[in-house]
Parts: sequence; structure tokens; C-alpha cells
Amino acid sequence: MTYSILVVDDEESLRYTFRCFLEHQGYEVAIAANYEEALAALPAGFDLVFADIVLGGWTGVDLLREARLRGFDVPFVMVTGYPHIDTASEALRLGAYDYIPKPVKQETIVRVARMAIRHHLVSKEKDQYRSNLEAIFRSVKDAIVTVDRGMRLIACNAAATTLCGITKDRVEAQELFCPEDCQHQCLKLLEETLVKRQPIEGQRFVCRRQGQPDRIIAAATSPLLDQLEGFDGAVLVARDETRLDHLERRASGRRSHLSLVGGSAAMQRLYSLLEALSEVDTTVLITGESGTGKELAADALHRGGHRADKPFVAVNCAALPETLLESELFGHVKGAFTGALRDKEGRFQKADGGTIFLDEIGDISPAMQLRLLRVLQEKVFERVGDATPIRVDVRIVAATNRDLAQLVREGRFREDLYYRLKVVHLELPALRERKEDIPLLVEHFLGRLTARFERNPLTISQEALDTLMSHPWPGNVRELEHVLEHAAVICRGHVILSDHLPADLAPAVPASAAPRTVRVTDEAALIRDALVRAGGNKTKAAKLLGMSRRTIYRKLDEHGIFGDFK
Ligand SMILES: Nc1ncnc2c1ncn2[C@@H]1O[C@H](COP(=O)(O)OP(=O)(O)OP(=O)(O)O)[C@@H](O)[C@H]1O
Repeated sequence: MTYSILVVDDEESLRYTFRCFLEHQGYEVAIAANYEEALAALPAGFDLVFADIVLGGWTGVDLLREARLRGFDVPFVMVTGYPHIDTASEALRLGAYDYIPKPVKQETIVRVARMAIRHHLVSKEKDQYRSNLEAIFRSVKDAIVTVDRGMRLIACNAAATTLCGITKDRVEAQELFCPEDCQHQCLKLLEETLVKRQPIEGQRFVCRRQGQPDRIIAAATSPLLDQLEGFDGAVLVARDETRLDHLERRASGRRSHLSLVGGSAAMQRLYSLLEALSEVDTTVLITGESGTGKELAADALHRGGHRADKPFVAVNCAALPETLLESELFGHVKGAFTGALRDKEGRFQKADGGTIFLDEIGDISPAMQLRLLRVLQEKVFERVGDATPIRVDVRIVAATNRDLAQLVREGRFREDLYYRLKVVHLELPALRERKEDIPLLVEHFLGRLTARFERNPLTISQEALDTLMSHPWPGNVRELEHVLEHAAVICRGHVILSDHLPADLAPAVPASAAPRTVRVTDEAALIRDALVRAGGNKTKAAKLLGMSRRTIYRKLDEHGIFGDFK
């Protein structure tokens, strides 16, 4: 390939010398006698410019500056006499490749021309390579974050902003990579890589960032190597595998659905129903004992459907007195009552476009029942102290641990509202009815506790697990969660033992000692106890046990429990 060179000099003899030496080496040479001619020639495109520092009223540095301003990316070599050596070094600062002193020598001209052209080609190639890399960095869907040896952010791509919430200004400020609101798994991987200077291959974990849905993340880290200094930091590549995880679990009998954990048949049925109901706007009534996960189920309905990116607003209807509940739900205008100092938006308005979860619906007053009925029928309400109707698009999910049908029979709950609410009814199973889920729930909660207390992974001994398996769990999953938290606080090592469990949990009989007998005996004892507490009334006992009437009759039969029970 032939390279072309522009020689700019106001001395004809020098122009001639350059031309001879360079043409002899196979370069194409163009000549300019002054600043203006040089500027006029530049658009033809050259691989190198030799410019004299002194060019009539102008200088070679002026030419370089103007060439850069006009966007000509061509290397410059300045030619200078001794008195102008300072100007030459200024030219270097402006980006000139080199300068050669007068009188010029053939071998210097030829050597500098060859090196300047080669250097320019290599750096262009590097720029191209870098911009390709940057384009890839920007466009990949995986989050990429680099940190220096002190864990300060060096760079991140757009996907990292979305996935990890790392903003550009944090990178510019070289902040520490410390996502306070997630559970630090990424942080740990990076720290390990910085310490061991070894890559860590794909780890999967749940990422919990405040105000964000939980995500399943697959992450890997590698040391960053700098050619000059060697080890220079670490890079994290993280991928959102929530959907993949979801599909995998679905294909293999699911162990969880969004925040709900459990692989039992009852939970599989629940997951399928939740998925089917997520896509429609039907009002859903969720019942089940306290702590069975009614709020999590409502949340799953919301997050699994098209309203997921809109608000999910939960209201505990039993927590507020009637007047406050009314203004909380529907809002009020300034002066509507003493203390109403300004207008207030109600929860229904806050939930517009999303879902409102009305917990403990069985506890609301008759007046509130009537108002709610109207919202359900017409999707319209008025703020307290204002007659203007407000229309909202809100999906209503209600929950109760009370027997609403019984309340209707007793005249304490409006029948029309009951039927409006229970367009679809989801009954959450009590934990004692799905004890096979206990090991999975234990694993889930221990994982969360490990992350929360930032300690090494906790496990549980078989004996302690047996104890948990034989407990009747009147407080359901919430009780199990609290028991494990208690145990995690007391346990100093990595393994939770029976001794770490609260004293009021039933002592276990080792699983190896005829587990069937253990389970059956436990259940029979439980039923007898409930019957005694219910004064022999089977319906009441069934209620105490969280069983249906049909179930208790079947179980009485199975265990051969007869006697003076109604
Ligand atoms: N299937 C589950 N998987 C994981 N955690 C669960 C599950 N069910 C319940 N929990 C946990 O148990 C606790 C109680 O759950 P939640 O508040 O949803 O129950 P609830 O039925 O609405 O209770 P309440 O009737 O007392 O309001 C929460 O901390 C929740 O995270």
C-alpha cells in the first residue's frame, strides 16, 4: 500500500529535500508552501503531515490546531530549528507525533515517517477495537460492572443500571460498589475475586432490592488484568434468570411461585390458580388461617399479571377505626372533619391502575361494607366531605381469616358484598396440612436469615427438623418463620439444633423410629385435644384445627376416635 504525505514548508530547498527522500522510499508526496495552501490540501486525505514550525505569519502549531478543529485525524511531525524547540514541545502537547530538528537528515525523515504512520494505524485500530468493545458493553443484556482493587466503581453498562440500580453519577464519583439495599451476594463474589485473584463461575441467587421484585440472578466474576501493572480490579457479569428459573421450576414441579414457597400438591394447585387469575381482573377473596400467606398470594396475583408495574396497595381493615378507615380508603377534603387540615388522597386512588389488597375484610363495619359494595359495583366513590364521584381502575383482592359465610348467617356481613367479593375464592392451606413443605420453607427462611444476619450459611440438624415436622403450627408459616429467627439468633454455629428451638415446640421422636406412627399419633392426639377444647362439637373442633367438617369426620374414622362427640 502506498502512503501519502503532505510536506508544508516555506523554504523551497527543504520541500525539495523532503520530496526526494520520501519519494525514494515509495511514498506519494504533496507539497504546500504556506498555511493557506496546506489547509486547502488537507481534505485530499494524507497519512502524515510534515510541517515547518515557521510558516510566514503562521506557525505549524496553528496549522495543527486548525486541522484538529476541522476534524482531520492525521498525524503531524513538526520540523523546527533550534530556537523554536519550545514551540515544538507545545506541538507535542497538542497531539503532534514528534518533531525533527533542522538540518534534516535523510535517515531521520525516513525513520520518523515510517514510525508516525505505523503508530497512527495502530492507534486507529485500537480506537476501533475500543469503540467496538464499548458498543458491545453497552448493548449486552447482561449487567457488567467493573471495580478497582478498592471496590470503587470504574464502569458499568446500561443493563447494570436497570438490573443493579447503579447510576452513571455513582460511577463518575467512583463510589464504592455497595448496593446497600440488595443482599450483597454480588459484593461477596467481587470481594472473593479481589482476594483470590481468581474467576468465580456462575452462581445463582435471589437478589432482593428494596422496592423491586425479587429476581433470580446468575453472576460470575473475573479479575481485571492491566497489561502494565498486572492485577487491577474485578469485573462482575450478572444476568437476570428469573424467567428461566420460573420455567425450570414449572417444568419440574414448582418449589415456589414468586414469593410463595412450597412444593406440595396443595401449593401446586394454588400456583396454577394464581397464574390463571393473574391475567384477569376478577375480584378474589382469599381465606385461610392467620400466617398462611394470604398477603403473599395477593401480591402474587398482582405481580403475575398486567398490573405488575402499577401500585400494589395493602390495607389492614382491622387496624383502623371506622372513620379513619373511611378516609384512609377513599381520602378526604380539607375541613371534612376536625383535623382534616388538607386534602388527602385515599388508598383507592393510590392503587389506580394496580391492585388494592383489603386484608381482614371480615372486620369492617356495616357502613363501610355498603361503601365498598358500591365501589365493587360501580368502581366509583367519593372522598369524605366531597360529593364529586371519583372513578378508579383498581383490582380488588380481599382476605380474611374469619368465616365470612358464618358472619353472613349471623347477619354481621352483607350477603351481597360477600358474593361480590367471592367471585373467585382461594383457600390457603394451613401449614399442618402440607407439612412436606416444611423442609423447603426451612431452607428458604434460613437462606434469608443468613443473608440478613450476614453470616455463614445456616443448616438444621435432622433432630431439629423432626421437631418442626411434628409441631402442629397453629400460627402457620409466620410461626415457623419466627421459630427459625429465634433459633438463628441463639445458634452460635452453623447448625440449628433442637436446643436452639423455642421450649414450647413439641419434642420430636426421631424420624427413623417409625415415622408413620409418629405422624398418625400426633394427628390423633391433636384431634382429641381439639374436640375436648370444643366441648365435643366436631364442627368447632374442625374450625380450631383449620379443617373442613368433611375432613374431621374422615379423620375421626381413620383414627378410630369415637365417643360422646357431637
Ligand atoms: N408459602 C409461603 N412461602 C414463604 N413465606 C411465607 C409463605 N406463607 C407465608 N409466608 C410468610 O409468613 C408471613 C405471613 O404471611 P402473610 O402476611 O402473607 O400471611 P397472612 O395469611 O396474610 O396473615 P394474616 O392473616 O395474619 O394477615 C410472612 O412473613 C410471609 O412472608
